[in-house]
Amino acid sequence: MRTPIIAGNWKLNMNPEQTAEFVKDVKDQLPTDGSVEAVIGAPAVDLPALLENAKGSSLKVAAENSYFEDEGAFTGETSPKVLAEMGVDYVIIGHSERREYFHETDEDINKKAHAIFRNGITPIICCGETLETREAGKYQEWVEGQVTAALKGLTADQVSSLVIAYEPIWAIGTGKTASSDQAEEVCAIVRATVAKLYDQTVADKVRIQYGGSVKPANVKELMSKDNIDGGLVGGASLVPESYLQLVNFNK
Ligand SMILES: O=C[C@H](O)COP(=O)(O)O
Repeated sequence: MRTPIIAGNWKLNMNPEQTAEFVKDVKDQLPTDGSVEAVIGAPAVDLPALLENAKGSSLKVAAENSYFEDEGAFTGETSPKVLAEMGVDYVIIGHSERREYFHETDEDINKKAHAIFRNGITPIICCGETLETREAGKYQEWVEGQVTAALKGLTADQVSSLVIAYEPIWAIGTGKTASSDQAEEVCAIVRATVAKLYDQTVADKVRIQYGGSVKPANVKELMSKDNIDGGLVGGASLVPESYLQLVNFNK
């Protein structure tokens, strides 16, 4: 009942020309039967090229970040209102790179989630623990805490429609994938947290992605797990062939 969602996260890679080329390469080979939702998250400067070239295809577009105010004196920020006007479908928030390098707090992420919904877009909210937290055996409560903070004040309908990405930081860009059992264990904790905060109906609707060295070789195994509804993919989403294999994992 939950439509799988595979989202690329290009991070600070690709320019508008490369973006246009990429979309031209993949647009006719994306799933069209509604069995998988294919998304690309791109830097803000690439979004016009992504949106323009994705027209007429099933590709959905994500921004990699947005601010929690719609407008005003906030030099360098990206307005969720303008993203909505442009036709962006999703905004990735709370990525571990934003938390670590740009000092984003749980409170910022929660404010961003509210701002994104206020503008009619859907957030993809990231969570995940460091290696240190995992080795200390504290990852369950860590992730539960991040999810609880990010969802504060959101309605049941909003939470039913959003996406949560579990990305263990030790598996990002390291080639070290969490085993499918490790990924499933934490995705199940995320779902149980939503059930505790809302109810089982909401928890059954929320889509949960795993992210961290997802690639064509491991996507099927990960996607076979009960609580994993998709992937948030960095490196392997930058090459058209591998992106296509990921979004067509069920073929
Ligand atoms: O958002 C995507 C993640 O940070 C994973 O990146 P990766 O697939 O390169 O490990």
